[in-house]
Amino acid sequence: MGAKYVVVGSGIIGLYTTYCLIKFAKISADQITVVYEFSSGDQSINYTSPWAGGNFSCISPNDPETLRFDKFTYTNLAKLQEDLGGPTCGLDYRPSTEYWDFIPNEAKINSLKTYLKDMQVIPRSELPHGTAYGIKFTTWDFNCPFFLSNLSGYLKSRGVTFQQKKLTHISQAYLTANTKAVFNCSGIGARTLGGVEDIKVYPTRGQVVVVRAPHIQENMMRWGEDYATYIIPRPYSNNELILGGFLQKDNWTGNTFASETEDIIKRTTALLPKILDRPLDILKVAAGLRPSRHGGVRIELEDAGEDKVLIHNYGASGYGYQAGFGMSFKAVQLLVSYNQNRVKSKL
Ligand SMILES: Cc1cc2nc3c(=O)[nH]c(=O)nc-3n(C[C@H](O)[C@H](O)[C@H](O)COP(=O)(O)OP(=O)(O)OC[C@H]3O[C@@H](n4cnc5c(N)ncnc54)[C@H](O)[C@@H]3O)c2cc1C
Repeated sequence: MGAKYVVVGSGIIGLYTTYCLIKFAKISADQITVVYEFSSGDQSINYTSPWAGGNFSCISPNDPETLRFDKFTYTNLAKLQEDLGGPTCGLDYRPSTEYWDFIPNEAKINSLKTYLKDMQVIPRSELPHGTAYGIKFTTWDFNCPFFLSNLSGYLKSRGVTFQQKKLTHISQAYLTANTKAVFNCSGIGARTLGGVEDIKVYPTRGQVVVVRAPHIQENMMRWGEDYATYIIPRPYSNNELILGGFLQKDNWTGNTFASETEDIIKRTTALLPKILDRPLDILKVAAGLRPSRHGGVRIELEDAGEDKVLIHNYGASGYGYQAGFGMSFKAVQLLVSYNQNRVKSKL
């Protein structure tokens, strides 16, 4: 079994990290083991990735590093899509419109202008009542559960080992004496996993309503000061449309609430009335915990002694799909630089 490189976590961050190890660091897939409590096909409130909408939007923070993670992800997803066999892997382009009740951060808009396909600022006269700014562009949409299944299937087909095992301490991830690097992609689990126990990690709970709506093939988002309303079509999903949502800090419940479902339907159908051109066909209501972190994501290398390293990559909050590829590229670069410096210091 290949355990020279161990990735803890089989959510989108663990899978992006594994892909980056193979693609960019040129690590042989048979030297990598992904260790996880939950993976594609499993459902738990402690496993966030299947519950995401998910798309690329303006939800992420505006600091320069996150802007770079977003840009890297947006511009590199086409290669990943190709490796997974094209759009039917559950990742495809769709049109998107985003509105704000306030003027959004200028650095963010300027950054988006450098790479988003078909980006247009909506003239003020065309903005819906109560909004102050709007853009249109072509975005990436993920059919999250299906995409996770296809990405993990691709990694397995390349020779990556997947091992189901709940860790109580990060030291257990050094599976053999030969394990050189562990990537900690444990999401919300980073708060309780022994040896990590990061108290800066907290949940931002969301609830979504999944409806069948073949007539809606576009995204629409509205950002308020204290709310977010969004509509996300899931590509190659038998016409699932995600209606959301909520951003509830420090709320740990996986329960769902009828009052929140009602509120989501009210807000999303006001934003895009044509949802109601067909009777509302509700398939499911679900809740998920975004793995947020005070101070932002943690992408950091720790020396674990005896030529071993621990590289953290977690805290992606509500933007793991849209920024996580860039985050994972950085995490893998930390390993590449560490190895290069070690070689130099031995010369
Ligand atoms: C309602 C909702 C909507 C969202 N919409 C979007 C969107 O549109 N776009 C977007 O980019 N993002 C979206 N997100 C955010 C996105 O889902 C997260 O950022 C992402 O899933 C985080 O991935 P992760 O791999 O860090 O965590 P997870 O998916 O939770 O994976 C963590 C992994 O670590 C493993 N693990 C943890 N602890 C242990 C342990 N002790 N032992 C072994 N294994 C362990 C788990 O089993 C799991 O495999 C949304 C989230 C929610 C809830």
